[in-house]
Amino acid sequence: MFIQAPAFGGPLKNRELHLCLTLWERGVARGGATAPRPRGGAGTWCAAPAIKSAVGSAARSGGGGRAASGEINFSVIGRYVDYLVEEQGVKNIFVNGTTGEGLSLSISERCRVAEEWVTEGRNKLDQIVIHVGALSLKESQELAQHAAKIGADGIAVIAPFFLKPWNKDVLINFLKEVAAAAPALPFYYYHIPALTGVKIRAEELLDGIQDKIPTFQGLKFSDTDLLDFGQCVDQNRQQQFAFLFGVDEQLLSALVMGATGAVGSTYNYLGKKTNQMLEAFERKDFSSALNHQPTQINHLTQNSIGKQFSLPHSVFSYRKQV
Ligand SMILES: CC(=O)N[C@H](C=O)[C@@H](O)[C@H](O)[C@H](O)CO
Ligand SMILES: CC(=O)C(=O)O
Repeated sequence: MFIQAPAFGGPLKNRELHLCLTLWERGVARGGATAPRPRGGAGTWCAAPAIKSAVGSAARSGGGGRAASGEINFSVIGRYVDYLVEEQGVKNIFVNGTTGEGLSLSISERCRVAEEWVTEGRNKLDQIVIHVGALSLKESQELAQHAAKIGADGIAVIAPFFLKPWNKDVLINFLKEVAAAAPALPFYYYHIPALTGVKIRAEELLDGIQDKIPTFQGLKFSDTDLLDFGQCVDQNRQQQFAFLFGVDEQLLSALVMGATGAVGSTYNYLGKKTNQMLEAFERKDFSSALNHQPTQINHLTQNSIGKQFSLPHSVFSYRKQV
Protein backbone atom coordinates (compact mmCIF):
# COMPACT_ATOMS: atom_id res chain seq x y z
CA MET A 1 0.00 0.00 0.00
CA PHE A 2 1.25 3.40 -0.48
CA ILE A 3 -0.08 6.70 0.13
CA GLN A 4 0.22 9.49 -2.16
CA ALA A 5 -1.41 12.80 -2.43
CA PRO A 6 -1.69 14.35 -5.81
CA ALA A 7 -2.40 17.88 -4.83
CA PHE A 8 0.49 19.56 -3.22
CA GLY A 9 -0.09 21.06 0.14
CA GLY A 10 -3.76 20.29 0.21
CA PRO A 11 -5.68 18.57 2.94
CA LEU A 12 -4.99 14.91 3.29
CA LYS A 13 -8.11 13.88 1.51
CA ASN A 14 -6.55 15.41 -1.53
CA ARG A 15 -3.47 13.39 -1.09
CA GLU A 16 -2.83 10.15 -2.67
CA LEU A 17 -1.18 7.55 -0.59
CA HIS A 18 0.83 4.96 -2.28
CA LEU A 19 2.00 1.97 -0.52
CA CYS A 20 4.93 0.07 -1.63
CA LEU A 21 3.35 -2.83 -3.19
CA THR A 22 0.29 -1.02 -3.40
CA LEU A 23 -0.62 2.33 -4.37
CA TRP A 24 -3.40 3.51 -2.31
CA GLU A 25 -5.35 6.59 -2.89
CA ARG A 26 -7.74 8.17 -0.49
CA GLY A 27 -10.59 10.43 -1.26
CA VAL A 28 -9.45 11.40 -4.68
CA ALA A 29 -11.60 10.30 -7.52
CA ARG A 30 -9.73 9.23 -10.55
CA GLY A 31 -9.68 12.19 -12.80
CA GLY A 32 -10.77 14.43 -9.98
CA ALA A 33 -10.00 18.08 -9.97
CA THR A 34 -7.05 17.65 -7.68
CA ALA A 35 -5.41 14.86 -9.56
CA PRO A 36 -2.19 15.67 -11.33
CA ARG A 37 -2.53 15.76 -15.06
CA PRO A 38 -0.19 13.58 -16.96
CA ARG A 39 1.73 15.63 -19.38
CA GLY A 40 1.46 14.39 -22.88
CA GLY A 41 -0.65 11.46 -21.79
CA ALA A 42 -4.20 10.50 -22.44
CA GLY A 43 -6.62 10.91 -19.61
CA THR A 44 -6.17 11.97 -16.07
CA TRP A 45 -4.73 9.86 -13.39
CA CYS A 46 -3.92 10.22 -9.75
CA ALA A 47 -0.29 10.39 -8.91
CA ALA A 48 1.11 6.99 -8.49
CA PRO A 49 3.87 5.76 -6.32
CA ALA A 50 5.28 2.61 -7.42
CA ILE A 51 4.08 -0.71 -6.41
CA LYS A 52 6.46 -3.23 -5.18
CA SER A 53 6.04 -6.63 -6.38
CA ALA A 54 3.90 -8.79 -4.28
CA VAL A 55 5.52 -11.52 -6.16
CA GLY A 56 9.00 -11.00 -4.84
CA SER A 57 7.69 -10.44 -1.38
CA ALA A 58 5.65 -13.53 -1.43
CA ALA A 59 8.67 -15.46 -2.54
CA ARG A 60 10.54 -14.51 0.59
CA SER A 61 7.64 -15.27 2.81
CA GLY A 62 7.13 -18.66 1.38
CA GLY A 63 3.74 -17.41 0.39
CA GLY A 64 3.81 -18.70 -3.11
CA GLY A 65 5.36 -15.82 -5.03
CA ARG A 66 7.74 -18.17 -6.70
CA ALA A 67 7.00 -21.75 -7.36
CA ALA A 68 9.39 -24.38 -6.06
CA SER A 69 11.13 -24.39 -9.43
CA GLY A 70 12.18 -20.80 -8.89
CA GLU A 71 9.66 -19.56 -11.42
CA ILE A 72 7.34 -16.72 -10.58
CA ASN A 73 3.89 -17.83 -9.60
CA PHE A 74 1.87 -15.39 -11.66
CA SER A 75 -1.36 -17.03 -10.71
CA VAL A 76 -1.41 -15.43 -7.25
CA ILE A 77 -1.46 -11.87 -8.55
CA GLY A 78 -5.20 -11.80 -9.21
CA ARG A 79 -5.98 -12.93 -5.69
CA TYR A 80 -3.43 -10.52 -4.33
CA VAL A 81 -5.16 -7.61 -6.03
CA ASP A 82 -8.40 -8.59 -4.30
CA TYR A 83 -6.62 -8.88 -0.96
CA LEU A 84 -5.12 -5.42 -1.27
CA VAL A 85 -8.33 -3.77 -2.30
CA GLU A 86 -10.67 -5.57 0.03
CA GLU A 87 -8.57 -6.12 3.12
CA GLN A 88 -6.06 -3.28 3.05
CA GLY A 89 -7.90 -0.52 1.20
CA VAL A 90 -5.00 -0.13 -1.19
CA LYS A 91 -5.77 0.58 -4.81
CA ASN A 92 -2.55 1.84 -6.32
CA ILE A 93 0.37 -0.36 -7.09
CA PHE A 94 4.06 0.13 -7.65
CA VAL A 95 5.32 -2.87 -9.59
CA ASN A 96 8.85 -4.28 -9.90
CA GLY A 97 10.43 -1.89 -7.44
CA THR A 98 12.49 -2.77 -4.39
CA THR A 99 9.91 -4.91 -2.67
CA GLY A 100 9.07 -6.56 -5.94
CA GLU A 101 12.76 -7.28 -6.47
CA GLY A 102 12.49 -5.94 -9.98
CA LEU A 103 16.25 -5.69 -10.35
CA SER A 104 16.61 -9.38 -9.61
CA LEU A 105 14.20 -10.43 -12.33
CA SER A 106 14.95 -11.00 -15.99
CA ILE A 107 13.55 -8.52 -18.48
CA SER A 108 10.96 -11.00 -19.67
CA GLU A 109 9.93 -11.73 -16.09
CA ARG A 110 9.57 -8.02 -15.41
CA CYS A 111 7.40 -7.61 -18.48
CA ARG A 112 5.23 -10.52 -17.55
CA VAL A 113 4.81 -9.36 -13.94
CA ALA A 114 3.80 -5.92 -15.20
CA GLU A 115 1.32 -7.43 -17.63
CA GLU A 116 -0.27 -9.56 -14.94
CA TRP A 117 -0.74 -6.62 -12.62
CA VAL A 118 -2.24 -4.48 -15.34
CA THR A 119 -4.54 -7.27 -16.48
CA GLU A 120 -5.62 -8.36 -13.02
CA GLY A 121 -5.90 -4.82 -11.73
CA ARG A 122 -8.12 -3.59 -14.53
CA ASN A 123 -11.37 -2.18 -13.11
CA LYS A 124 -10.14 -2.89 -9.59
CA LEU A 125 -7.09 -0.71 -9.06
CA ASP A 126 -6.78 2.98 -9.64
CA GLN A 127 -3.18 3.23 -10.73
CA ILE A 128 -0.37 0.95 -11.62
CA VAL A 129 3.10 2.39 -11.91
CA ILE A 130 5.87 0.21 -13.24
CA HIS A 131 9.44 0.58 -12.12
CA VAL A 132 11.57 0.29 -15.26
CA GLY A 133 15.00 1.23 -13.94
CA ALA A 134 17.97 -0.88 -15.10
CA LEU A 135 21.71 -0.58 -15.53
CA SER A 136 21.29 -0.76 -19.27
CA LEU A 137 19.66 2.28 -20.83
CA LYS A 138 18.35 0.16 -23.66
CA GLU A 139 16.71 -2.33 -21.33
CA SER A 140 15.20 0.48 -19.36
CA GLN A 141 13.79 2.00 -22.54
CA GLU A 142 12.45 -1.37 -23.59
CA LEU A 143 10.68 -1.74 -20.26
CA ALA A 144 9.31 1.79 -20.53
CA GLN A 145 7.91 1.09 -23.99
CA HIS A 146 6.43 -2.12 -22.73
CA ALA A 147 4.76 -0.34 -19.81
CA ALA A 148 3.20 2.11 -22.26
CA LYS A 149 2.06 -0.67 -24.55
CA ILE A 150 0.27 -2.61 -21.83
CA GLY A 151 -1.50 0.48 -20.51
CA ALA A 152 0.32 1.22 -17.24
CA ASP A 153 -0.40 4.56 -15.59
CA GLY A 154 3.18 5.64 -15.16
CA ILE A 155 6.81 4.62 -14.95
CA ALA A 156 9.47 5.11 -12.33
CA VAL A 157 13.24 4.87 -12.60
CA ILE A 158 16.07 4.60 -10.09
CA ALA A 159 19.59 5.89 -10.76
CA PRO A 160 21.92 3.39 -12.43
CA PHE A 161 23.97 2.00 -9.58
CA PHE A 162 27.08 0.23 -10.88
CA LEU A 163 28.70 2.75 -13.18
CA LYS A 164 27.04 5.64 -11.44
CA PRO A 165 26.12 9.10 -12.71
CA TRP A 166 28.69 11.43 -11.18
CA ASN A 167 26.60 14.54 -11.26
CA LYS A 168 23.09 15.79 -11.70
CA ASP A 169 23.34 16.35 -15.45
CA VAL A 170 24.52 12.82 -16.13
CA LEU A 171 21.68 11.39 -14.09
CA ILE A 172 19.07 13.63 -15.71
CA ASN A 173 20.27 12.65 -19.15
CA PHE A 174 19.80 8.98 -18.32
CA LEU A 175 16.32 9.58 -16.93
CA LYS A 176 15.43 11.73 -19.90
CA GLU A 177 16.34 9.01 -22.37
CA VAL A 178 14.16 6.52 -20.54
CA ALA A 179 11.24 8.94 -20.20
CA ALA A 180 11.44 9.70 -23.92
CA ALA A 181 10.83 6.04 -24.70
CA ALA A 182 7.36 6.36 -23.18
CA PRO A 183 6.41 9.95 -23.97
CA ALA A 184 2.77 9.51 -22.99
CA LEU A 185 3.44 8.16 -19.52
CA PRO A 186 3.92 10.20 -16.36
CA PHE A 187 7.47 9.76 -15.14
CA TYR A 188 8.71 9.40 -11.56
CA TYR A 189 12.25 9.53 -10.30
CA TYR A 190 12.78 6.91 -7.61
CA HIS A 191 15.31 8.30 -5.15
CA ILE A 192 16.78 5.56 -2.99
CA PRO A 193 20.41 6.50 -2.28
CA ALA A 194 21.03 3.84 0.38
CA LEU A 195 20.59 1.18 -2.26
CA THR A 196 21.85 2.87 -5.42
CA GLY A 197 24.77 4.66 -3.78
CA VAL A 198 23.87 7.69 -5.89
CA LYS A 199 23.82 10.49 -3.38
CA ILE A 200 22.80 13.38 -5.62
CA ARG A 201 20.28 15.28 -3.56
CA ALA A 202 16.74 15.06 -4.85
CA GLU A 203 16.27 18.77 -4.40
CA GLU A 204 19.20 19.43 -6.73
CA LEU A 205 17.88 16.97 -9.28
CA LEU A 206 14.43 18.50 -9.34
CA ASP A 207 15.72 21.95 -10.13
CA GLY A 208 14.54 22.61 -13.68
CA ILE A 209 13.78 18.94 -14.34
CA GLN A 210 10.67 19.59 -16.41
CA ASP A 211 12.72 21.44 -19.00
CA LYS A 212 14.56 18.18 -19.60
CA ILE A 213 11.78 15.70 -18.89
CA PRO A 214 8.41 17.11 -19.89
CA THR A 215 6.57 14.05 -18.55
CA PHE A 216 8.13 14.42 -15.11
CA GLN A 217 5.34 13.90 -12.62
CA GLY A 218 6.93 13.34 -9.29
CA LEU A 219 9.39 11.88 -6.91
CA LYS A 220 9.37 8.68 -4.96
CA PHE A 221 11.62 9.60 -2.07
CA SER A 222 13.05 6.65 -0.15
CA ASP A 223 15.54 8.34 2.10
CA THR A 224 15.53 9.50 5.69
CA ASP A 225 16.83 12.99 4.83
CA LEU A 226 13.76 15.03 5.61
CA LEU A 227 15.64 18.25 4.97
CA ASP A 228 16.17 17.25 1.36
CA PHE A 229 12.57 16.08 1.11
CA GLY A 230 11.22 19.29 2.61
CA GLN A 231 13.30 21.35 0.20
CA CYS A 232 11.96 19.37 -2.75
CA VAL A 233 8.44 20.18 -1.67
CA ASP A 234 9.19 23.77 -0.85
CA GLN A 235 10.98 24.59 -4.05
CA ASN A 236 8.43 23.08 -6.36
CA ARG A 237 5.22 24.50 -5.03
CA GLN A 238 4.10 25.67 -8.45
CA GLN A 239 4.74 22.39 -10.18
CA GLN A 240 1.96 20.11 -8.95
CA PHE A 241 4.44 17.30 -8.59
CA ALA A 242 3.64 14.21 -6.58
CA PHE A 243 5.93 13.81 -3.59
CA LEU A 244 5.66 10.20 -2.62
CA PHE A 245 7.44 9.25 0.54
CA GLY A 246 9.08 5.85 0.81
CA VAL A 247 10.33 5.36 4.35
CA ASP A 248 7.23 4.01 6.00
CA GLU A 249 8.56 4.46 9.53
CA GLN A 250 8.84 8.22 8.93
CA LEU A 251 5.64 8.78 7.01
CA LEU A 252 4.03 10.96 9.63
CA SER A 253 7.01 13.32 9.62
CA ALA A 254 6.97 13.39 5.84
CA LEU A 255 3.28 14.28 5.82
CA VAL A 256 4.10 17.25 7.97
CA MET A 257 6.78 18.23 5.47
CA GLY A 258 4.24 18.12 2.64
CA ALA A 259 4.28 14.58 1.27
CA THR A 260 1.46 14.11 -1.16
CA GLY A 261 1.55 10.36 -0.97
CA ALA A 262 3.50 7.34 0.11
CA VAL A 263 4.81 4.19 -1.42
CA GLY A 264 5.89 1.45 0.85
CA SER A 265 6.36 -2.22 1.43
CA THR A 266 4.57 -2.28 4.76
CA TYR A 267 1.36 -1.02 3.23
CA ASN A 268 0.90 -4.49 1.87
CA TYR A 269 -0.11 -5.58 5.31
CA LEU A 270 -0.43 -2.31 7.21
CA GLY A 271 -2.61 -0.61 4.65
CA LYS A 272 -5.60 -0.39 6.89
CA LYS A 273 -3.58 0.80 9.82
CA THR A 274 -1.82 3.41 7.76
CA ASN A 275 -5.14 4.63 6.47
CA GLN A 276 -6.12 5.22 10.06
CA MET A 277 -2.99 7.25 10.57
CA LEU A 278 -3.78 9.28 7.49
CA GLU A 279 -7.29 9.90 8.64
CA ALA A 280 -6.04 11.01 12.03
CA PHE A 281 -3.54 13.31 10.34
CA GLU A 282 -6.26 14.72 8.15
CA ARG A 283 -8.38 15.66 11.11
CA LYS A 284 -5.29 17.06 12.84
CA ASP A 285 -5.42 14.46 15.57
CA PHE A 286 -1.66 14.14 15.72
CA SER A 287 -1.57 12.23 18.93
CA SER A 288 -3.68 9.47 17.45
CA ALA A 289 -1.67 9.60 14.22
CA LEU A 290 1.51 9.12 16.21
CA ASN A 291 -0.01 6.14 17.94
CA HIS A 292 -0.31 4.43 14.60
CA GLN A 293 3.16 5.30 13.42
CA PRO A 294 5.33 3.93 16.24
CA THR A 295 3.99 0.46 15.78
CA GLN A 296 5.90 0.35 12.55
CA ILE A 297 8.93 2.02 13.96
CA ASN A 298 9.30 -0.43 16.80
CA HIS A 299 9.27 -3.40 14.57
CA LEU A 300 10.89 -2.17 11.45
CA THR A 301 13.68 0.25 12.08
CA GLN A 302 16.12 -2.19 13.51
CA ASN A 303 15.52 -4.63 10.74
CA SER A 304 15.27 -2.36 7.79
CA ILE A 305 16.95 0.98 8.26
CA GLY A 306 19.50 -0.48 10.62
CA LYS A 307 20.51 -2.95 7.98
CA GLN A 308 20.56 -0.54 5.11
CA PHE A 309 17.17 -1.50 3.84
CA SER A 310 17.37 -5.24 3.76
CA LEU A 311 13.74 -5.07 3.02
CA PRO A 312 12.32 -8.50 2.45
CA HIS A 313 13.64 -9.65 5.79
CA SER A 314 12.15 -6.73 7.63
CA VAL A 315 8.86 -6.96 5.88
CA PHE A 316 8.35 -10.59 6.50
CA SER A 317 9.71 -10.77 9.96
CA TYR A 318 7.30 -8.03 10.85
CA ARG A 319 4.42 -9.55 9.01
CA LYS A 320 4.65 -12.62 11.14
CA GLN A 321 4.00 -10.46 14.16
CA VAL A 322 0.85 -8.76 12.97
C1 LIG B 1 14.29 0.02 0.84
C2 LIG B 1 12.84 -0.12 0.73
O1 LIG B 1 12.33 -1.12 0.28
N1 LIG B 1 12.13 0.88 1.10
C3 LIG B 1 10.72 0.84 1.00
C4 LIG B 1 10.27 1.87 0.04
O2 LIG B 1 10.95 2.42 -0.74
C5 LIG B 1 10.04 1.04 2.34
O3 LIG B 1 8.70 0.80 2.16
C6 LIG B 1 10.61 0.13 3.40
O4 LIG B 1 10.49 -1.19 3.00
C7 LIG B 1 9.86 0.30 4.70
O5 LIG B 1 10.02 1.59 5.13
C8 LIG B 1 10.29 -0.72 5.73
O6 LIG B 1 11.56 -0.43 6.23
C1 LIG C 1 8.74 0.21 -1.16
C2 LIG C 1 8.97 0.64 -2.50
O1 LIG C 1 8.69 1.72 -2.84
C3 LIG C 1 9.53 -0.34 -3.42
O2 LIG C 1 9.38 -1.52 -3.14
O3 LIG C 1 10.11 0.07 -4.43
